[in-house]
Amino acid sequence: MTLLSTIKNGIDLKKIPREQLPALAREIRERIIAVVSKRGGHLASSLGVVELTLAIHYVFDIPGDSLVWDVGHQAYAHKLLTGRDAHFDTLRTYKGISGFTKRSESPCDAFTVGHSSTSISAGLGIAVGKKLKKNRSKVISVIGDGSMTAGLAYEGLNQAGDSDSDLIVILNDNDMSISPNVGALSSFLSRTLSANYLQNMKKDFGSFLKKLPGIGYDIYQFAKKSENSFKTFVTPGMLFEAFDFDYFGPINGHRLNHLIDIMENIKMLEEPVLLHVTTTKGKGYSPAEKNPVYFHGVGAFDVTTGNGNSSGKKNPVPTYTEIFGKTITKLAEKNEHIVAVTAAMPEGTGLIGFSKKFPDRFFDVGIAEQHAVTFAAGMASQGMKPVVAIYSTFMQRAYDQILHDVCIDSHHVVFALDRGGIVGEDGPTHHGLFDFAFLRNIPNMTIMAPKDEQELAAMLVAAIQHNGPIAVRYPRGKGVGAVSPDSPDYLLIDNPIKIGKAEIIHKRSTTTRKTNAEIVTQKVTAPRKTDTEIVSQEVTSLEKTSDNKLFSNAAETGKNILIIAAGRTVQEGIKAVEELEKMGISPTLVNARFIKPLDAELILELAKEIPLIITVEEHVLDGGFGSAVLELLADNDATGCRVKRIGVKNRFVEHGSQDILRSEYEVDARAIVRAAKQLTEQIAL
Ligand SMILES: Cc1ncc(C[n+]2csc(CCOP(=O)(O)OP(=O)(O)O)c2C)c(N)n1
Ligand SMILES: CC(=O)[C@@H](O)[C@H](O)COP(=O)(O)O
Ligand SMILES: [Mg+2]
Repeated sequence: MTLLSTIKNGIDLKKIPREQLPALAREIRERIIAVVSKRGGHLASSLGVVELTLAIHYVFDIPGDSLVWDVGHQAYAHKLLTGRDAHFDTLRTYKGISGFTKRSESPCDAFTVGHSSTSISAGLGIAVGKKLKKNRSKVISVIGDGSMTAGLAYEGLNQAGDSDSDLIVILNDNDMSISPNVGALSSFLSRTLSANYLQNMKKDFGSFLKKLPGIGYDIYQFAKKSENSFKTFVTPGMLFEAFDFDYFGPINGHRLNHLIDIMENIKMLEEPVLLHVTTTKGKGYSPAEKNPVYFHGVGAFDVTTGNGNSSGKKNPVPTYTEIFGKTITKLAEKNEHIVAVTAAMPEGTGLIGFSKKFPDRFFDVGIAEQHAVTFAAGMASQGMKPVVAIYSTFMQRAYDQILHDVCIDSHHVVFALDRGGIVGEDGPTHHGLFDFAFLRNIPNMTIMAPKDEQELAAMLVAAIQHNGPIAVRYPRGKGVGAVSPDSPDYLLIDNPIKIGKAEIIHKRSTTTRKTNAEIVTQKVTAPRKTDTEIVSQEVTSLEKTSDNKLFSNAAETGKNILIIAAGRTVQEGIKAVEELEKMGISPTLVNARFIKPLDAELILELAKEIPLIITVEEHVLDGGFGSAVLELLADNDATGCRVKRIGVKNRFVEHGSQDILRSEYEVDARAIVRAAKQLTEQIAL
């Protein structure tokens, strides 16, 4: 029997003598490594906070006291200590344990998170809510040093420090974001105040003070006398004390006894407190300690070697991300105005190669998406061609900056929206399912979505040639094998994408027209809509005169379907075409290419000929690509059409594998086939 198996909650944990906690920490690490090596997940961050998590649950009474994790990707130990050990093997699987904290999963998850830097604001809100309800329980927000590079964190600190809220903020400082942390704050936080550094600082500071007329000498005397306050004065505490927090630290975040003792003391205070702990990302698993970047978000791996299961195999099909990175780097070789901006995700966005080749034209701004966009607009105003590579979901943060700082003046900024559509295991906080909607309503914006990785390269060429705001949205994961990044010509775009132009991928087989005299008798059985009785209906359609043309066309077009797909769903369309033709249905498949501006001319022309239309997108239906097509048809009085939209019905998509989710949320080829059958059966009635 393991110690962990005896723990269902904090009460069970508190029964364990302190001296056994290191053993429990070992068990927790083993459990996390075992499950993540199979399921994948955020290993390094979770391993780094095992002792911190134990100390928090040992000292505080969770869920009575509220614990808010920032991002929530480091909360695996928290989940194991709060009754989820038995199900932990389902981590990040469909209908299994989420990879982030989630209120609906446990009362111990005080806040649903996934996007960074929300924990202080949420924690403050919880603290104020408790206070107003005379609830004196504690609130603890745990935030990483990377998450402290987002402005939102300071908005929370600013209000918290000014309120007498009973909020404890624990800064988990491992000097790492996903990659090594960036920005002035990072160097400030991680500055090691060596003795001689302090000595010199004191000397310089002292001589500076003495020169100040009048007051300077007194401060010097004061500073000289209180050595401690001098140290505190120049340590990171200075930053947080400026926000009126009581600052404690930095202390070693792996020394359990020390952590517990200091938390017991802090628990007695009733004002904003910041505890600064330093930890090692990946602690306790040497491959992760050595390479915390790789083990930040990792796929399945071999525990003994740390090698990913797919490592070593030459991956013939590149990811969209790899094609983006290679293409933009190649384009930048020929165009010195191209600059690249990432918000703390150089690896995830594929910009490492660019950063090595063009270090002066590469900018990692930290977890600061809003700043990234306005910073890019500033560069664009000077004639640079910024490419802002931010995951679709994180770009949601910068909506106003896109509208206000880029689009009003129509600055030429290229938005590379990676992880567009269903991303899979990261779940509802990470799917990129809203970007068509939040972008297409902005004047001057152009939105493209490639059918495959080769077209992504072509679209990037068009985006750089374009003049004005333009977004290319592409999915997480591998391409379809349309191109190998090693093939020299994958960038020689023989058919450059023309802005606003779609592409017919598959034309319906032209059936011989029925002669006018021909009588077509169809026996149709269709379930009545109102009651379950099956009604068989004999339909006699007669081609008599041109005024029956529509009807006879209807009979003929009853078998013709127009499928207009956006982005990777074109691949679903290609699969559906094959299926439909076996069923005697004649589909025409269009690759929309543009969400905005739509290829109005082509769509309207085809809609006249084929009034049964299916739009397809990996996006919520409200306000997405299908909505844009409906608006186009309505605005052009194409009222004779029947349209079915394939997309995510307006709800959040849970976590799970991409394939399972695409099927469960009906954005796959089978959904297209179902819609086509419905349309052709309806028309036959
Ligand atoms: C708004 C937002 N942008 C980007 C991310 C992607 N992201 C997830 S964790 C992370 C780094 C967080 O670093 P830190 O807070 O130091 O946590 P650690 O992993 O070091 O424990 C980033 C950039 C995110 N979750 N939310
Ligand atoms: C926790 C977080 O937000 C990131 O680590 C994110 O999970 C990365 O996603 P990808 O794995 O798609 O790069
Ligand atoms: Mg960190």
